[in-house]
Amino acid sequence: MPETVFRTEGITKTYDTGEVKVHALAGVDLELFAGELAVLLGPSGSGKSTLLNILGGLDHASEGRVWFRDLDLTDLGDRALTRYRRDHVGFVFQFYNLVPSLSARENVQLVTDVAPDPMRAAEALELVGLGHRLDHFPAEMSGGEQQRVAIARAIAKRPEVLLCDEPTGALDSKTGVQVLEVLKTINDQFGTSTVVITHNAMIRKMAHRVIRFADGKIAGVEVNDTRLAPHEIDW
Ligand SMILES: Nc1ncnc2c1ncn2[C@@H]1O[C@H](COP(=O)(O)OP(=O)(O)OP(=O)(O)O)[C@@H](O)[C@H]1O
Repeated sequence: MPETVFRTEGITKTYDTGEVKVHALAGVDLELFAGELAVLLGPSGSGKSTLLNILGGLDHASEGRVWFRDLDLTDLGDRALTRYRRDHVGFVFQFYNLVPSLSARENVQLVTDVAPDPMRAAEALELVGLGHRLDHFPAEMSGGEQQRVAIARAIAKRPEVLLCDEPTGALDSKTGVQVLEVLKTINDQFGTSTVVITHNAMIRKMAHRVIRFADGKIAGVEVNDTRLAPHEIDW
């Protein structure tokens, strides 16, 4: 049996905006396994980002419980959640959130300077195919290159889990493939448990498992017996 990395039990999330209550998550029971690459697929507003933010310790569920391995995240306070994120979680977002005034290497060093057992910034950038761009600034790089710097920054601390929210959402298909290839390489090489949120149904083909979301609930889970590498996917 594979080890469980995340487990959720009956989590809900309700946003109370005053006039209306939005039920972003309506009871989610989910297990994610060590070393797997899971794709979270579903229409806009179905609750994918809300779930990812709760798994990553950026937010709390309204009800239900969430574990990262043996650590119960449910009632952790801000300091403990910050420590959890720092020690275990790498995030990749749709927009790369790089510091414009810092080079690629310096952006990655922001993380490696405070992590307990980081790789060198240059090593992380080589892993994402940017060993030749160490001293370039974000404005001198394409969207796909900037996203790869963001991935280097996320993995340089050797996190156990990598949570990616629409990592190719702002990219054309060619650069999107390069970014997905990098995520696959990291998952293969380091066994980093990886969750990728997407609207793009084709991306499901690279996953070990596909979790379909609809209306704040899991609508189905599929296991891919045969996976495709991103460059083999017909976009
Ligand atoms: N901070 C918030 N305040 C109020 N409502 C919110 C907030 N964040 C999310 N929502 C609502 O919760 C629901 C789920 O949003 P969520 O971002 O999780 O969906 P999603 O599946 O990730 O969508 P997308 O693919 O468009 O990012 C939506 O109806 C959204 O409008």
